Amino acid sequence: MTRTVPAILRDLKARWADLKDLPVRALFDDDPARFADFSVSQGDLLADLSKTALTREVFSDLLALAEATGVAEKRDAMFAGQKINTTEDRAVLHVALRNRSNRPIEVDGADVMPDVNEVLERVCDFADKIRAGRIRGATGLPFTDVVNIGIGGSDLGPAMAARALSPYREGGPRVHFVSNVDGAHITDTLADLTPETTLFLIASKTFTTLETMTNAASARDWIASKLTDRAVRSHFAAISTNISKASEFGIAEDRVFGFWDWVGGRYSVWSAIGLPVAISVGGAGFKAFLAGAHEMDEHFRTEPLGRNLPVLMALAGIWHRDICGFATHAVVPYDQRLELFAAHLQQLDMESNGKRVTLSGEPATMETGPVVWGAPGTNAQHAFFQLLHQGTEVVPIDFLVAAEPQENLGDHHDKLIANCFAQSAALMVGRDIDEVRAQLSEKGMEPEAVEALAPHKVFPGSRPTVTLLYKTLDPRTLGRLLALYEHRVFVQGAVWGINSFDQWGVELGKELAASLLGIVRDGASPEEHDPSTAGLVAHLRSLRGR
Ligand SMILES: O=P(O)(O)OC[C@H]1O[C@H](O)[C@H](O)[C@@H](O)[C@@H]1O
Repeated sequence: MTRTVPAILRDLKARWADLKDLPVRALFDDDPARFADFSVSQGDLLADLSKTALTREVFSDLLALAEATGVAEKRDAMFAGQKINTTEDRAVLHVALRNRSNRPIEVDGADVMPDVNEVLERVCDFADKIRAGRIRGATGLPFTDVVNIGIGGSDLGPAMAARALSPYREGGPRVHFVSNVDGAHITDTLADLTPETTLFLIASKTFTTLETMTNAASARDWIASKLTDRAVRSHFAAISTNISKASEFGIAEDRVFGFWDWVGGRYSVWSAIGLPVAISVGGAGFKAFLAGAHEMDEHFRTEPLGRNLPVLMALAGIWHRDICGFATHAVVPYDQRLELFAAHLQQLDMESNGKRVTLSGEPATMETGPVVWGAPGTNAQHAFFQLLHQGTEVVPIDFLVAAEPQENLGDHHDKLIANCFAQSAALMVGRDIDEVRAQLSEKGMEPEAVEALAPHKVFPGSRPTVTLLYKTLDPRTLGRLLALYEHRVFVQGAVWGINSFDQWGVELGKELAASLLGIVRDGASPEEHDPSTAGLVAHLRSLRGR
């Protein structure tokens, strides 16, 4: 008899009750093949899930949960172009953007691939011409700097990827990212740039976003005032689904790169939104990034759930969130060039799965998306790892590390890897009080002093981590890693029965900001707002003397 979802969850909770006081280290004693059996691979990319409390029985229940919640069917519906984003009546097809096998994918009966391929070729052609100095600024100089103006999905994905792939720039222009409406962002970015050699990309799916439109207008003024009004056409390109708005802004038609409503903002780096990445690493490098993602798509689409990397990582996450009750999830790449990876995943995961109702509008019965956060190692070790080792909150962590560095610099990379492996080992193994006592006594400490200090030096251990280890961080591997996390988010949303592809939660603040602008900038009365907000407005006015 197949179990219902509540029955499977009950069984999983019973398993956790048995496992939670058992050291994870002990699971290896019972099962010598644990490392091999609890690691999953896709090519050279290996995920080690053995340093968690997951057992074979737990995995089998989690797979039953995936089956009972229709994960495979929901995945197939996404790949088939069905309108699974029901609250916006849209298909979800970022996988089409990197469908390098060109398998037809239909939306409303029409294959999207010809349009996808056409825009991709234009993007790569434009990028390569900028790199080669064949497209130049108004005064005839080649572009040395490209400034992407966008926010959210129109910023984080390309900023993360351009930074990650910086060794592949090979003489291409520098790329900069301006997102915040805080005037400090564009001011500081432009301070070091020369108008004659600067190209702006205005990236906005809607071409209406307050921050982006405000920064775009300031950038246009900068070019117009330092060069001429006519120069604007040569120094701007746009990426948007709203082609007419981009033209209204004054961007030449052949400089507007489109995409489609079936690309969610946080999934859009694979579309023309990836143009700054293509300019940075070249068209071929950008296509390698897409090809890597496509490899992961094919793995996700065709591997059985029990050997499917995104599925197993997602299920480990469900175990930690819904069964063990761990509220946050940290991502710690041992790679300085992945310094924006956690920030990108934070948007990807929290905007996708930060939902409180299911697809049918009923309150969710399981906890949904965790708080996602992180920063690169080894820096993070000297910042927040104290809490990870000894705090009262257990935080599951993903570590990412490459076997080979991009540069040949002494033993830097060996030290980096050693630290990464040391942290996951320490988090799992811990150090118990007897070991601490023995260590302190050996140093000649008095018994009383040993007893006073020992509790502070205990590491509880059994803190769950997943390590992703791969050959090197090249465009293909970055594509695979990012697609892996996208599908991990998808599978979790599918288990929770929520819509991972809308973001209504960002609307209320936007509406209130529009109304408050009238109060802050134009002096309208704040009385329609709550008393606390009205109080802040009053104090603001007294500070500004107006
Ligand atoms: O690309 P845009 O239309 O300018 O949108 C930029 C961002 O803003 C919105 O508020 C959404 O929360 C994000 O998902 C989106 O990526």
